[in-house]
Amino acid sequence: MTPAARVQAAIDLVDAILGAARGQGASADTLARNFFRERRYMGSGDRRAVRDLAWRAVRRFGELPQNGRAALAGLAREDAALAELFDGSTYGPAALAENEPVASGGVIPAWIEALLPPLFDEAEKAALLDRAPLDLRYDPARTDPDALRAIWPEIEFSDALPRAARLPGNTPVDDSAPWQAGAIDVQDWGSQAIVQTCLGEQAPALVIDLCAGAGGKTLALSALLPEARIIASDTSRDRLQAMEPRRKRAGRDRIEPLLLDPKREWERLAPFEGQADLVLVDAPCSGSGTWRRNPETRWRLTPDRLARVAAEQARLIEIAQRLVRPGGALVYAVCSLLPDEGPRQAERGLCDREGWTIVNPDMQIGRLIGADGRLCDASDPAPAAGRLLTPRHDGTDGFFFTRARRS
Ligand SMILES: C[S@@+](CC[C@H](N)C(=O)[O-])C[C@H]1O[C@@H](n2cnc3c(N)ncnc32)[C@H](O)[C@@H]1O
Repeated sequence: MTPAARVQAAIDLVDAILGAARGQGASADTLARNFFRERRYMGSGDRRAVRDLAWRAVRRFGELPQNGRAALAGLAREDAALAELFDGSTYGPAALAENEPVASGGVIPAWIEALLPPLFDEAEKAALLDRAPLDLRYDPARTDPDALRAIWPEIEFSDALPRAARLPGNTPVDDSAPWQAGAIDVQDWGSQAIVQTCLGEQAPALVIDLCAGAGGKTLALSALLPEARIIASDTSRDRLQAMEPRRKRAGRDRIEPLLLDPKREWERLAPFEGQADLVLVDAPCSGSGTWRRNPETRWRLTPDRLARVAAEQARLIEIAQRLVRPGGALVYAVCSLLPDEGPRQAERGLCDREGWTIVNPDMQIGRLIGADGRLCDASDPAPAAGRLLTPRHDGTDGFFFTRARRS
């Protein structure tokens, strides 16, 4: 393909991503897979170039561009070499016209930017759309840093998290021996910090991972607490089924999947009322902390959806509270940076609720914030609502999490 033809292909791919964002259709990753499957004539270099260009456009503009061409034209305004490829050649895009629509503005939709906590300066905002590295969690019973370094000399290890390793984004790991042996799993360091927060002074015997999904945190919990019985519940049959091969590969047979009926979760959870030593609520959320991986999701969020998801989070905290035994703990987490989903949920559900106390374990990662999203320091009279991780400060996806104890 000519460089100009690659630009036209990127325009077509961005058009597909925009269409899906407007209609709540398939994810950008799925669309890209289908797009390239239907264009077998593209070589691997072409595919990489087209994907990179399309993703550059998706990352660059916070407000939904009018169409793919407007998005790429917006990039071309800032990149003279790209502008030259709008040359009207056979498979390339038509020359840019003076009055055609061109995407502009910042990287974050204005209405979401207004909701970000006060600590978000320009550098923090820009980092939300950076490219993410490939984070791994390794199982020390099956491998160690030296063995991993022998395969990937560029691998880094975290000082704050005991089993966390990092490779450059897009490093293929699926065919590697540690992967085949179940010795590594892909997991953002932020998710690993949440799992670390689940560990209290005593090892819990009964753990309920209320929103277990495909089991990312369930498996990490099970690796740290091999003796614990872990109930992995979720309302999505597909996600729970996706956990099965991962659970088998890691050899975790103390995990019990439990499919819940949406809005009638209690029917299946009632037998555990007041029994759990630990309940993890890794709640459904806006995903505003994961734009590095799914930048198009910021075009899908609306004030209505945000309000609905926040109401669901509050409801899930209440369900979780009924499951925790006296003296047990609840960990609440969201991959969101918005106070309505994080610290305000913690304040309403856990700080202001009799019989519950927030206890934020010391960690070398993240920052403690109050209910209003402001950073807390030692002189603060009010207790912190929880811990915030950000791509800029912590090199992780954005997360809020907190741990509360039931008296
Ligand atoms: C952030 S994801 C969980 C990710 C998962 N814990 C992990 O580490 O991979 C949120 C999950 O909540 C589930 N969910 C949504 N509503 C729920 C409900 N009412 N009860 C239980 N799970 C629910 C979704 O299906 C989704 O899998």
